[in-house]
Amino acid sequence: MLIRFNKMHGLGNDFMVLDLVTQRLKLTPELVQQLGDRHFGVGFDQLLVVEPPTDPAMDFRYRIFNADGSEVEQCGNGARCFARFVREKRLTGKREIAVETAKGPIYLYITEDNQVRVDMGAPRLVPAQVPFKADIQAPTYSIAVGTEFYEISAVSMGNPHGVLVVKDVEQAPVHTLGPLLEKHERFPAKANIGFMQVISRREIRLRVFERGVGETLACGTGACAAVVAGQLRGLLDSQVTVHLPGGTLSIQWTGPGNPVWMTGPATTVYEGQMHI
Ligand SMILES: N[C@@H](CCC[C@H](N)C(=O)O)C(=O)O
Repeated sequence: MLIRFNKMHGLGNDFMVLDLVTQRLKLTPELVQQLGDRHFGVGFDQLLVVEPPTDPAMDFRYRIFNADGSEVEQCGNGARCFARFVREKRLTGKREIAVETAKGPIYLYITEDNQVRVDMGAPRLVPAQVPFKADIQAPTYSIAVGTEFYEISAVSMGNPHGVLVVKDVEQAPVHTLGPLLEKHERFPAKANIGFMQVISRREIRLRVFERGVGETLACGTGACAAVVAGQLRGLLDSQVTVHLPGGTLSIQWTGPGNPVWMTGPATTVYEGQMHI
């Protein structure tokens, strides 16, 4: 079967994007892994799938698979690429797009300068909703890894995040501590782990070890989670510039119960077709 796809990225977090509105394909974890292989497949951090909505009030359904084949709830950089993709493919002419995800609706807006602004919904902070094992909700939790203890914030942006504050993000133990915290028993669904350096109340640097992928050049939900965690700790204002290895996102959050807004670019690299 010949399948059309786009290769896209949001600040270097790269995606294969599939239109399953006008095409049909049965996805299995094995097929996703095969497509995601950077040597034998297309290669990506995540596979994004555009489907018809199940709720008539929504424009599309958005599904996300990590390169390891696991289906996940949310992807922020992917959401911006999703908006660009459905317009480029003429699946919609709208500049405001309502999208159904596994953890509720998100709303995408194409700005005048062709960036995408996304209402990512309100963060979930109750430990059981992250999910994170703790008796009561707190801005940080002490978590043990071997004989060391770390102060971590636990935030769900639809998907689970742990956020640590570090002095220097360049020197942060992303590749050693990241995988240990990703699979820590206190994160029963595993988690994406962010290492945040606070530069000022309005600017941070961030690296993220993503669940099911490893370190990526940028993580949109990770940027949202870091700004939420930084505000809960009293370190950040509501409008924050987030510098990631692949570029910069603008994140806004006005506090508990309110949605997190993310603004940034989305880029198409090429269009392709392959026999599957
Ligand atoms: N790159 C993403 C997050 C993708 C999903 C994540 N790895 C997970 O397992 O939750 C983003 O930009 O948000």
